[in-house]
Amino acid sequence: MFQRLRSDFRLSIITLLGLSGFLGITPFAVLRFHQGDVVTGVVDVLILCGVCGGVVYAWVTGDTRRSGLVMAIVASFGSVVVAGLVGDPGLFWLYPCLITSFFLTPPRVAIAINVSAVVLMVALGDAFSGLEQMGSFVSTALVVSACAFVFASRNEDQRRRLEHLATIDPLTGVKNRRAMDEELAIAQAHATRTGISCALILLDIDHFKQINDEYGHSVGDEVLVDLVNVLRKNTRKSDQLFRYGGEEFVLLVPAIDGVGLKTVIGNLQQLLRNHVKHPGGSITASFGVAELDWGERVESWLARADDALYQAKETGRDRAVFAEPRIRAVPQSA
Ligand SMILES: Nc1nc2c(ncn2[C@@H]2O[C@H](COP(=O)(O)OP(=O)(O)OP(=O)(O)O)[C@@H](O)[C@H]2O)c(=O)[nH]1
Repeated sequence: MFQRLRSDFRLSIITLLGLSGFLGITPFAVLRFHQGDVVTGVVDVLILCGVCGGVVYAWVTGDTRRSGLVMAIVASFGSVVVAGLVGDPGLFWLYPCLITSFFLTPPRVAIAINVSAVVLMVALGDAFSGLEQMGSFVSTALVVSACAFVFASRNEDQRRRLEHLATIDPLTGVKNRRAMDEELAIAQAHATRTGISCALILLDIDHFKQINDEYGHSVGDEVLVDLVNVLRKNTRKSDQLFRYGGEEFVLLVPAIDGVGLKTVIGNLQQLLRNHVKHPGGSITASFGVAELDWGERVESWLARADDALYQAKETGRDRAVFAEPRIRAVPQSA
């Protein structure tokens, strides 16, 4: 549980806000019933149900976007209804909701929810003691929302940039090894769920050091960029390419069998020869290929592809070696 909270930022925010909402609202719900204000008490209980339901939904399904949206809508519009019922003490509740919308939903959605809540509050009118109070409320609520929007948008932008820096190889623009680890885990989980396997093609340029030594590092860089362009143009959209290390790349190919893999590799060898050039000629590469076995862990899958690549290098390069399957445990339902 703590591991999930640590690794999923949105889930931890939803849990924290859900808990704060529960602790903040429950005493008032009890108070309303105690005072005989059943209607407001029921509204408080409905808000509590929406907030707690959102947290439970996020934990069970992992869908933090939908649960965040539901929680933001329930909290904001619930506060408007409460303010309409209890008058100006209820106005204060909308401010934390205006802020938390930005934690629970993307900035544009949050601003739409906030503006709608403020408009609804004004349209109902019951919460205000006079025009001046209404004007003050609208101004302050919009200022709070605007500040939170700027802050959340900057945050979102920085998060995207950091994610890009952390997952994209700056030279070639393909995903790096870190991103690959995540994608392989997703592919493995998908294969386990559906019974549809996938394959890893580990590709390593032959004698790349020689290219660097003879023509310079920048020529080596150009070769890597050309290789990636050729691979990107000539593989399916569903295939994913990663830079595994210096001159080593991984192609993750979903739903393919041995015959398909042989065709793919034959095409790639041809493409490298014809389209990835350096002053001394064209490049060749060695390939280690491994189909994911049923129930196999990612580490073992990668290790088999790595061993196959090693054999391809050892037995002369410019060739593909297919990894032996492990002892298969056939899926019961497939
Ligand atoms: N230009 C360039 N070279 C790189 C980059 N990353 C790694 N290298 C070089 O890639 C070379 C890899 O050399 P080796 O591991 O000996 O492999 P190789 O020469 O291709 O030999 P085999 O793989 O056995 O065929 C080294 O010279 C690294 O410096 C890079 O981003 N740009």
